[in-house]
Amino acid sequence: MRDGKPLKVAVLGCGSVGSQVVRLLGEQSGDLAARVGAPVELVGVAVRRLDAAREVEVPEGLLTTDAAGLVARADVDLVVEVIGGIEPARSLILSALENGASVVTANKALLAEDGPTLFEAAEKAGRDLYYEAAVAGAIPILRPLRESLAGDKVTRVLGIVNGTTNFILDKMDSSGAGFTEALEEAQELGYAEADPTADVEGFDAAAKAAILASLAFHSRVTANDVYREGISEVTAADVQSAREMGSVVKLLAICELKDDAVAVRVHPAMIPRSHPLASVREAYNAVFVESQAAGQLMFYGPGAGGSPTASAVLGDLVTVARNRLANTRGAGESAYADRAVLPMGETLTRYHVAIDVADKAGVLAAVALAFAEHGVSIQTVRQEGRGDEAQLVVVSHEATDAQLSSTVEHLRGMDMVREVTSVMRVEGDQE
Ligand SMILES: NC(=O)c1ccc[n+]([C@@H]2O[C@H](COP(=O)([O-])OP(=O)(O)OC[C@H]3O[C@@H](n4cnc5c(N)ncnc54)[C@H](O)[C@@H]3O)[C@@H](O)[C@H]2O)c1
Ligand SMILES: N[C@@H](CCO)C(=O)O
Ligand code: NA
Repeated sequence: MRDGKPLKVAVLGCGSVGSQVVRLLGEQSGDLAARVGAPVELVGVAVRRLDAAREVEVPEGLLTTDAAGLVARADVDLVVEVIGGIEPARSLILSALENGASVVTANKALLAEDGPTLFEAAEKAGRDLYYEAAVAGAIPILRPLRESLAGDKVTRVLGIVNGTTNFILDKMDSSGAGFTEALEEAQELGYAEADPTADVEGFDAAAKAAILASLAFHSRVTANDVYREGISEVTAADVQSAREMGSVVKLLAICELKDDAVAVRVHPAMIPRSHPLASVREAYNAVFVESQAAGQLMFYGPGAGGSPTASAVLGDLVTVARNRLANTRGAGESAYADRAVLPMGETLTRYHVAIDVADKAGVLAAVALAFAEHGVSIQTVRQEGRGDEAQLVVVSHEATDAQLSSTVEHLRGMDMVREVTSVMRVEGDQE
């Protein structure tokens, strides 16, 4: 013990998450001290502007615009980084570690782009770097992967890890709204940012997928290794087509172990309504983990929002603070397996393809032949309508993504095919 000496905390950024971290540090100070074994004292909050409106009242004299000066203070034991983005967040975290502080961050963008630099700095400094809030907000998922499942072999992680896009797709499913209309509603409710690109185009989910895959498979996976498609091209017709199959469209993050390699991808996919992930509504997140000994596990809860995310930050803060008091640190990066990353073209998946065809004799055979020529076997074919309205809906068996996408190109070039109206991957047990 430190004879009741407080552990000193600096918080960088006082936005949605930072303000809630500051609030909880104040409101829970008695319980936090008891759980940690020493008082946890907030000694500084770095902000961009001193006079900005804030969701929390910061105690007199703690606000500063000098984040670099705050992390370099010799008396700071713990630094919480909730600024976001690459710089100055990276330099501030590196400086905090070099100056002897342990770090808690919620910054998935930085971890997915340059995690190894941070892990190596933490290792060199002999300090902790914890980041539970970076993936699926309040849901405990990183610690279960890093600690609870450390004795098992994780083979697959399948998740809905972006609240904004789940809200949009859920709206499109429940009300028949188009993408633009659903996005506007998400923005009005404050789920989507004014610039929703990172959410809608799948960058946020891809960063989280990289972090999940690194922990699950003990190998370095960065955002660049993740195949990514967002939801801006998902149409009301895709969602309707999924409904007709008893499925729902979700933006999935899929991390798989294939022999010794890993495959990591983020894209919209149709999943059966009976799949546990299909019932994840609104802005909620869920992560489904499959491992050799444990079998299937599911983690569910609020994946975003200031207060839920602050819960995960505070959980890390307590652990890191306890480690400081005990003069120890938690497990560092585990990347010993050093696995190759499989290109998307070699990844096995299934496609749902809706084709607008001329209702002529031989169409079905010609379409079936196109699939066969690319080595893709068909699971089901459905014809809807007649004459000018005729649509063929084909669901394939598993094939490589390269085989499936060349089948679609082939279909697009056929005389009998007027238009390929919907192409979407299919996940879940439908075979
Ligand atoms: N909001 C969520 O639901 C959520 C969930 C999980 C993770 N996160 C992550 O948490 C982090 C923070 O997110 P947020 O939603 O609170 O963002 P935010 O934009 O609300 O807050 C960030 C704050 O940092 C401040 N800031 C920017 N540069 C600064 C600097 N140089 N010095 C001091 N302050 C500076 C900004 O003024 C802003 O107030 C991000 O990494 C984000 O990805 C957020
Ligand atoms: N923008 C993210 C916040 C949580 O990381 C989401 O919608 O899930
Ligand atoms: Na989490």
